[in-house]
Amino acid sequence: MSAIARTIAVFCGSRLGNDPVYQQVAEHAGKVLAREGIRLVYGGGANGLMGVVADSVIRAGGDVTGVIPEFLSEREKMHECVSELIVTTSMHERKQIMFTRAEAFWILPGGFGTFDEMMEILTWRQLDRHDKPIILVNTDGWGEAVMAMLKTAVRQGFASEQACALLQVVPDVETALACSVWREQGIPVSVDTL
Ligand SMILES: Nc1ncnc2c1ncn2[C@@H]1O[C@H](COP(=O)(O)O)[C@@H](O)[C@H]1O
Repeated sequence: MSAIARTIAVFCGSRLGNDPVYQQVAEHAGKVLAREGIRLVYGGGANGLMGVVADSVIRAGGDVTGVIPEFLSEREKMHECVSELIVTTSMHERKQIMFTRAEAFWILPGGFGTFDEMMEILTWRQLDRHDKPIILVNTDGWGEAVMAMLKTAVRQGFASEQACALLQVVPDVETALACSVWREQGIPVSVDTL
């Protein structure tokens, strides 16, 4: 059986970026999640686009789980107003909790940390560790630049076309929602194999 995911992880920047369009997309993503009754799982910070998405969900009356390593609580300003805050001992624990809880992943613009999170979840899917949707909301060409890198790897014989297609690039949040279809009987995954 398949349905729209009930919990979605959003990966995005711990900075705001230099164009208001990034904040607008993050704000809209939060509103859509709250409107649809979908729980947000994210990195637990109050800064940057991460904070914008979380604030937007909270303002619209939705549920938010923040997952943040203790060592980042100052640097990324741990969010105090989320419905659930999980403080982990490491980045790896944070990623595993976010991975386990989420039924789909949305990627919004961000920096190197966002690239890391996106590539890890994509490569776990490439290795058949899960079959959850991974959706990049293309904003101001951010998604095209990512796709150019992945397609270069395909063109140079380092990755398959099929692996490249595991990342869905969509123009807006509404399309991301429509693509966030979760199969209840997906690949059973033990985090011990990640
Ligand atoms: N190496 C990393 N692995 C996982 N997550 C990371 C890593 N480095 C940073 N992060 C987190 O990603 C988000 C977004 O970071 P940006 O660099 O602003 O895109 C943030 O919570 C980092 O802690």
